[in-house]
Amino acid sequence: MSSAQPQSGKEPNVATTERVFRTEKVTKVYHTGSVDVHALRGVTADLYAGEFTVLLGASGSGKSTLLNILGGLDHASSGRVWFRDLELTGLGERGLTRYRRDHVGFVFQFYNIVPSLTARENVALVTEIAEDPMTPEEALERAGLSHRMDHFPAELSGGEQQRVAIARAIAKRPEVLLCDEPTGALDSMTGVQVLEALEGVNRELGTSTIVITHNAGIQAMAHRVIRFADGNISEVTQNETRVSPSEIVW
Ligand SMILES: Nc1ncnc2c1ncn2[C@@H]1O[C@H](COP(=O)(O)OP(=O)(O)OP(=O)(O)O)[C@@H](O)[C@H]1O
Repeated sequence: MSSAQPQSGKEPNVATTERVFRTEKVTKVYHTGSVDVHALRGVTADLYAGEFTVLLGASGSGKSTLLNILGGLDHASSGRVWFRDLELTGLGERGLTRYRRDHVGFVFQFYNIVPSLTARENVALVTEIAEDPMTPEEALERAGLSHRMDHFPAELSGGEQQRVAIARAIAKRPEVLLCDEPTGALDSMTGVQVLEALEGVNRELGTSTIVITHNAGIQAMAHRVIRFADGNISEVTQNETRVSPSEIVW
């Protein structure tokens, strides 16, 4: 498991070999009216347990489509997808719902937290129904928000609201954390705090973390970087060293 701690300066990357996801020739075609959109054109990929993986690529290249299929939010049109030994492409809706509930945390660009509930109450929505959750307090602390637990979303900055969303996503101790543009709506300072929260979760809990971003600077904190072009993977690279979020050039 990777546990290099990029606190300051460059830290060596530690390779892992245990796969958390595997995809084989995955395609996704959206039928919209008379037009077929080929969002994925045969993606074969390995994603590794415990890693912080960054997905980069032009708008429309298929990143979100793949993330949604990995997260059990959408179905592939063809090909196969495994989460460890569980073949997601063999599951029906009920199986996918159970898979998402048991194993996956999601963080999206817009935080989707409940405005009428405090940070603590937003996280408690999850901890009340999860099987072996951490307390809302622990989740918020891990997201760097212990000083704002009883604030309402309107009293929090965008970065703080996103960290409530991160606390909510990690509270059930998911094995994977899937993040679609988690800093897309944030300026550099609050964005860095969100990345620090994600990096801490990945390092301390070993949560396999996959982050889609348009900010190429963020790739420097990844163990592995997967580039997309035209519905396929164009390049996979491993960083020899990783930098801390505070050193990312925005
Ligand atoms: N629900 C949908 N119905 C029809 N077409 C879709 C749908 N979702 C995505 N697409 C199309 O599939 C292609 C891939 O989209 P996707 O969102 O996966 O790309 P992306 O790389 O994540 O882009 P972005 O960086 O802009 O989010 C695009 O052409 C997009 O317009």
